[in-house]
Amino acid sequence: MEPHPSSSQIQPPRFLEESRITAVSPSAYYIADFISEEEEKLILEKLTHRRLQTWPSDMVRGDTLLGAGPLPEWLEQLIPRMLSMPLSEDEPNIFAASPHGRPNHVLVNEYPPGTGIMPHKDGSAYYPVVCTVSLGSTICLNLHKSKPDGALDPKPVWRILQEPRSLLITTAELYSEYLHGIEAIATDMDICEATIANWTRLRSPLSFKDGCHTRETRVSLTYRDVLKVSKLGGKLGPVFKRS
Ligand SMILES: O=C(O)CCC(=O)C(=O)O
Ligand SMILES: [Fe+2]
Repeated sequence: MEPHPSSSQIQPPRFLEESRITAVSPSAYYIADFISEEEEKLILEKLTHRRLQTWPSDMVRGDTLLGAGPLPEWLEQLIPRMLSMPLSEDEPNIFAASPHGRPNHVLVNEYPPGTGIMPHKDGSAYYPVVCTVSLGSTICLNLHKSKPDGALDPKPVWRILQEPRSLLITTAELYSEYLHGIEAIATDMDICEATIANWTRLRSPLSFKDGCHTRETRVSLTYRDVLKVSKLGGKLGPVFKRS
């Protein structure tokens, strides 16, 4: 057996429930080997170090997708896999109840060591299911609660470690009630069973046995369903922004 599954050996869980992060409520799922090393390499080759990209296009007025143009094949190919995992007997997949029945938008973010993203909520433009595929490096995602006065509680409620090639799915109140962020640091510290919510679902918990992880550049693909799609546009190519 190879240390990592090849593309033909990638097998998403039969039911998503098997991948639930039980320490996090209400609902988050973590699949360590969602894509193969081969697929990871191919996708990274398609991305030429633009920090932020949106596919198939940017949004207008902050919440509307211009035409539901097709996604490029290298992003599209992962969608059937995301939709192949029934949540339960009566819920065929995580996007079954979303307006378009599938993600229609992918945000690509690049995080060189030392960079992160401030704690935030994703807002009302999307259906509240977020599928994040991580490439290139492990990184720690922090989930925060707002304090009663609305201020951010800087101490995260949960920390989720995202290994390369993993899929993290967050849903429901995790989307609406909590903030998520990534610290702008080069080394994630204090990584252990007691502090990492998805510890038992990690591919390689042993690789973090000294409690720290020095980051390399991590790229994330965030798949979501944008609720509003305008009929205009659609023929536009991807829009690139400098961040
Ligand atoms: O890269 C990630 O895992 C998070 C990205 C994110 O939260 C966002 O773009 O809204
Ligand atoms: Fe976000």
